[in-house]
Parts: sequence; structure tokens; C-alpha cells
Amino acid sequence: MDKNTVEWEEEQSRIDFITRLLSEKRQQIINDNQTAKEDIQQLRKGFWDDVTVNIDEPDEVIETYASIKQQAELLAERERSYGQFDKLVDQYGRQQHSPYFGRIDFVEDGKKESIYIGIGSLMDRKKEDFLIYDWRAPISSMYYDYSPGPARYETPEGEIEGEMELKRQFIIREGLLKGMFDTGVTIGDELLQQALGSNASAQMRGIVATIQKEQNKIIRYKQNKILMVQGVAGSGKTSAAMQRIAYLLYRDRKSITADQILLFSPNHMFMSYVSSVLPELGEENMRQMTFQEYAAGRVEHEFKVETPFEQLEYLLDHTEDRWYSDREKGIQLKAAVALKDQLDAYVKRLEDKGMLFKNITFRGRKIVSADAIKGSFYRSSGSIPNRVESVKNWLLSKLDELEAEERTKDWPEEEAAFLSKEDYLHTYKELQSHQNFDEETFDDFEREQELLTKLVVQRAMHPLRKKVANLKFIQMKKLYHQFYEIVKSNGEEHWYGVADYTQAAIEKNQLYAEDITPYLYLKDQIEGRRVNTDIRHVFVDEAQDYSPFQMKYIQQLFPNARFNLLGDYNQAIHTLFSDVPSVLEAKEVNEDTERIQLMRSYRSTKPIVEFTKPMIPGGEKIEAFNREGNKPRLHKISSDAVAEVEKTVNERLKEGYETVAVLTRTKKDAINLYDQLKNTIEARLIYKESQTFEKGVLVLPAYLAKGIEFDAVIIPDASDKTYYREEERKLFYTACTRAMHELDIFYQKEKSHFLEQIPEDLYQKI
Ligand SMILES: Nc1ncnc2c1ncn2[C@@H]1O[C@H](COP(=O)(O)OP(=O)(O)OP(=O)(O)O)[C@@H](O)[C@H]1O
Repeated sequence: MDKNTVEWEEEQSRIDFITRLLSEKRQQIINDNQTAKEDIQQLRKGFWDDVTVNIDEPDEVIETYASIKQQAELLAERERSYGQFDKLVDQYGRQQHSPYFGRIDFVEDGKKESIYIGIGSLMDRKKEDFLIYDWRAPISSMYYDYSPGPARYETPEGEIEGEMELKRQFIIREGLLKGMFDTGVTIGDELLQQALGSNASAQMRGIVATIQKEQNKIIRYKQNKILMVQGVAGSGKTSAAMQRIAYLLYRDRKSITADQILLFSPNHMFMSYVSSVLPELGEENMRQMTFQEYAAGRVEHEFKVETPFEQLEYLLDHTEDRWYSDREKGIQLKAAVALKDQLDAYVKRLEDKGMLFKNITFRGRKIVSADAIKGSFYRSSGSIPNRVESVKNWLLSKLDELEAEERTKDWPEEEAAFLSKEDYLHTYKELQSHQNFDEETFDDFEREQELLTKLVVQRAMHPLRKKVANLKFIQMKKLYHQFYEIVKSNGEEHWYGVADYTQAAIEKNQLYAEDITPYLYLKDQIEGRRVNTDIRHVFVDEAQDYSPFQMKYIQQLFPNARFNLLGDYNQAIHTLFSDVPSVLEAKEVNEDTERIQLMRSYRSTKPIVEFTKPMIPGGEKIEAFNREGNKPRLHKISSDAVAEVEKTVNERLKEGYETVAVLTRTKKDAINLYDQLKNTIEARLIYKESQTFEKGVLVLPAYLAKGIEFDAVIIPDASDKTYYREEERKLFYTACTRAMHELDIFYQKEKSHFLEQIPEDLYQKI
């Protein structure tokens, strides 16, 4: 809309009024804040002055307790509002620059209201009317769901219907109106064009001003079912997940906090990439972790654990290994929920026979034999975890007996001579505190010796006690090993090689990535399940890379949580070599599931989306957002790609792009290429999943780039001899779809057959 219109002027003067009010409110809060701070300091200092302490009489104790509690609550309440003040100061500060992004005029029962929508709400001075509505407020949903015409929204009291007369969008920077659009069907293409046309950033951006209708459905999903989003590359799954978290924190602000929401992320680069979205929206970050981190925390003291990325590297690069085909098969078998059933049957059998325990030894002497533990286990009744618990208690009482017995032996006294000065001092003090100790008397010397030997024995036995308490008397590894023995003896031939390689690994204390879930599951069935009842919402991004068994297992871990799974089966990287349908397709998790599909791709320019569509089955259904750009370039080169890559990187940088990613097939390829480029280009090599994402030129294996995007992507080798296995199609597709603005692909001699189906008019031949 033109700058010289009356409407423009009216809107600008409203913005001026609002920014003045925001500044005033902000100052007011800063002042109140100072008072609150002083109040808290005063309260802390005088905490005990206002508490009546009397603990002589039982009644008085209760009163004292009540008095302390009241004072503590008062302090906590003040501290809470102090925290809220801080949050508001931040919010008003942000709003001053850009108070809102949208307006709808809504007529309800003949009454018209102009509703302005921004990242936070604002009330007028009298606190009667909203001058700005939070984007998450029920009424704001109409902005995302309707174009002018009849519209409705839900409130806790029921549905409200009316007529939307106007839908307007604003671009406001530093309090100045820079753009204004009255929109029709979709939320202004202009705004979206601007948002998508800018450079990629090292941190994901919030999209509240341009949320699309189909994304809004995900963000505001209200039912209790599992929410499963299958969305094509760049369709805004991660964005929708982040805005949904912000929405839940707003909607349920009285009942949940950010640390009751957990996001399973694919890797650390992704974690750092998404970590700024919520703080920018004025919310605290949810918890984030990778499944690997969770698992490693539980098994790394038992095994050397393979990461999913190491597994992938193996599959890509170790085709000559003797176990290769068995592992391919094993990855499939261990992904399926059927394995859970097999493990359940095994656990059932263990109720009657087959449990394996370790001997308990102390100072080289067998204290309790494995057989005795087994006897005790099979004599007790109940579920396996219950029996394990009673065996543990029995063993701990045995250790008490042993401790008393050991104290009478010579070794503790001998070792006491080597105790440190501090230990002596400590013992001396203990004696002093217990009785009228007199250094000169013979008895006291005896007593001191007794205490010192007790200390020696206690210390010597501590590690053993800890092991027993942590159930280390169970031969967990051997039980998992034995499971495969039974599987083999059942005559299921397809398991033979798989069982062999798994057993060989266990014998070397190695746990492959595909064994993590089955092993943890078995461990939980025997030791008792570890559940987290605190988490209320679990989000799993890149859900296509989780096996159905793994997802079932995660669901068990968080019994009080609602699940939100987001992914794209066309980008299944970790289940790349498996025929098991990914979680997004598997029927096991279908019951009680709400499925939403996103078919529109926003990340890449239209020419890039059109180019990548033919690479995958069903790709023709993908819709590209209409953003112009260059067609991808296919470079046929006669020799090494290094010089060509270097030239292209420099071209892209010259064009003003800030993140240029060179995506290789494997880690080894990334390291090799980086070594050759590093003297001429300032690039960063990323080959570990623990590294973080920064702007600049990056060289990395494609699988580490999942979930992330770059201004320009360069694929240095897409020759037929590099990408020839059908199984790597999705990996290749994922690499290409990381590009926002430019895509350059190099090959020598013949191009990969993944590129064969692409019509020639969709790319530039170079
Ligand atoms: N409604 C929107 N408004 C503005 N930008 C959007 C919108 N939806 C998506 N985007 C942008 O599109 C890009 C892709 O979004 P996102 O990473 O959330 O997609 P995704 O479906 O998770 O992608 P992938 O599966 O390929 O990793 C991001 O730059 C995001 O900011």
C-alpha cells in the first residue's frame, strides 16, 4: 500500500502511540522492579524477624512451621513476580521495535473491533482493552485461518462467529511502518517472500507473522492423540514444532513449564540451530536431547556404544566388511516391534529359568556365589524386577554381615596405619563428640582403633555396595547374548548371521547403534522400568529416523506425555538401508494418532523444488512456494572437483550469500575435500555430531546437515560411481533440499542415476 495514503498515516500514528505507551510501561516496570528487588532483599534479610520460633511444645512446633512456610511463600511469590517483571521488560523492549505484524477487523453481533496481533499482548492504561493481542490468543487464530469473509474462532466458552472485514499485514522496524499489505486468501505472499528470500542464518527464525493455515493446525492442535506430521522437505515441520511449543507454554501457562517439554533432536548442530526460537518469542527453551545422549547415559559404562552416525558411516563406507550383509539385515530386524515381542517372550522364560548372575567377591574371596543368588532369585516370587529388588536387599544385608565380620580381621588394622591425617583427625573428633574422651586412657585408644578399622572396612566395601545397589550382580550383557543363543536355537535362519555378529560385538564390549533400543528394553524389563512422569509433551523431530521399536520404547519412558512426531519419510537417513517402514508409516503407532500432511515446501526457490521433486517417488505431489531463483546447475567436470568447488564457493560468496555448504557423501570425503580446500578458502570442517552451526563456508557429510538449511549448497561429487546404490537416494535428496537459494552439483563422466529422471529444462548444464 502506498505511503501517502490516509490509512498509512493513521497506522503510523497508532504505532507511534503504541510505542510511546510501551516505553512508558517498560519504564514503569523497571521502577517497580527496583522496588520489588529492594522488597526481596528486605524480606531475605528480615526473614527470621517475622517468624515466631518455638519448638518446645508440639502445638508451637506446628505454629512455627506454619509461620516459616508463610514467610517462605511470601518470598517465593515476590521472587516469582520479580522474574515476571524481567520477562515483561524484555517483551516490551522487543515490542517497541515492532509492536505487531497483523490486524483483522472482525464484526461480531454488529460490533466491529480492530484486532492487532503481535508477539505479546498489550493492554490500555485502564487495563480494560487489548491494544495488541498475543498471536497465540484464541481470537488471533482467525488471522491465520481465514481470509476476509465469514470467520470463527474457538474460546473456552464456545465458538464465536462473525465477519472478517479486513486482514492487514505490517512490516514495522524500529517503530516505523515499512510495509503494509491488505491480504486475500493466504497470509501475504509479499511478507513470506521477504522472509524466505533473506539469507540463511545460524539460528532458526520464528515465523509467527507468516504462519500458514496448514501449519496453524499443527500449532494449535488440541486433541489428546499422538500428533504425527508427515511434511515434505522445507515444509515448516520444525518451525511448526517450535511455534507449537510456544503456543502450549502460553495456553497451559498455569499448569506447565518449559522444562516439562522435551524435544528429541537429531544432533547438536540442530540443537544449537533451533535454540533461539523460543527465547525470541519471549519463552524459555524446552529441554532438548538426542536419543543417543539418553542411551549413552545408561549404557556407556558397560559398552563402547556406536552412534547412529557411526552406524551410517559403516553402511556407506564398509561394504567389504565380513558382517556387512548381516548388519544390514540386523538393522531391519532390530528396528521392528516384533523384536520387542521376542524379548517379552524371553523375559517370560527367564521367570522360570535362565537368569544369569555374577559371583560377589570381596578382596579376592567369593562372598556370595552366582548360584546362591540364582537360588534366592528363583525362590522369591513376583515379577522379575520385584524379585531383583528382593535379591538386592538380601545381598545388602549379607554385606552388612560381611562388614561386621571383616572388622574383626587383621587387615583393617594393618591398613588403618596408612590412613591419612585427615582421617585420624576425623575419627578423633567423632570420639570427642560422643563421650568424655581422654587421650590418656587405654580404652579410648581401643575405641579409636575400632573406629579406624570400621572406616577402613566401610571404604573398602563401598564400591561393592554401590554395585549391588545398582544391580550389577545381574549379568545383563550375558543375558542379551543368551537371547541370541535362544533365537538361533529356535531355528529362525534369517537370524543366524545377525545373532552371530551381535554376540561377537557383545563379547568385545561393543554395542551397535541398532542394539541400543533392544538392550535398554531388555534391561528395563529385568531391572524395572525407568520412567519420567514429569514430562508432559514430547516432540520428536526427524521422526523418520527412529525405528518403530525405538519409538514405542520412548513412549514407554514418558507415560504422562503427549507425543508430537514430525518427519518426512523421503528423508529417512538412518533407516536408509532397512525395509522396515519408518515410524511415520508403520501401523504399530497408528492407534489414536492424528495425521497431518504438509505438501508445500517453503525453504527452497521454486526452481530448486521443481528440480528435486523427480528424485523421489510421489514427488510430483510436492507444491513449491512461488519464489523465483536460478535453476540448479549441473556441472560436468573432467578432473578433480577441488578447483571447481573453490571457484563456485567464491562466486556464491561474491553474490552475497553467507552460508555455503559443501555436502559430501561420507565423513572421509568431507575430511579429504576440506584438506584440499583449506589453504585457499576459509572453510570449516564439520564431521562430528557434537559440533555447532555457524555462518560461513562449511564442509560436511550430508547426513549431518539434516534439519538445517544453507543459502547455497554444493554437491562436489554426484557421479554415478559415487551415488550408485538405490538405498542412498533419500540421502541424496536430503542433501539437495538443504539449499534455500542456489544449488550446484558436480559430476565426472556419468551423473548419478538419481539425476537421470530430471527433465533437462529444470537445470542448467555447465
Ligand atoms: N510460514 C512460514 N513463514 C516463514 N518461513 C517459513 C514458514 N514455514 C516455513 N518457513 C521457512 O522454511 C524453512 C524450512 O522450514 P523448516 O526447517 O521448519 O522445515 P522442515 O519441514 O522442518 O524441513 P526439513 O524436513 O527439510 O528439515 C525455514 O527457513 C523456515 O523459516
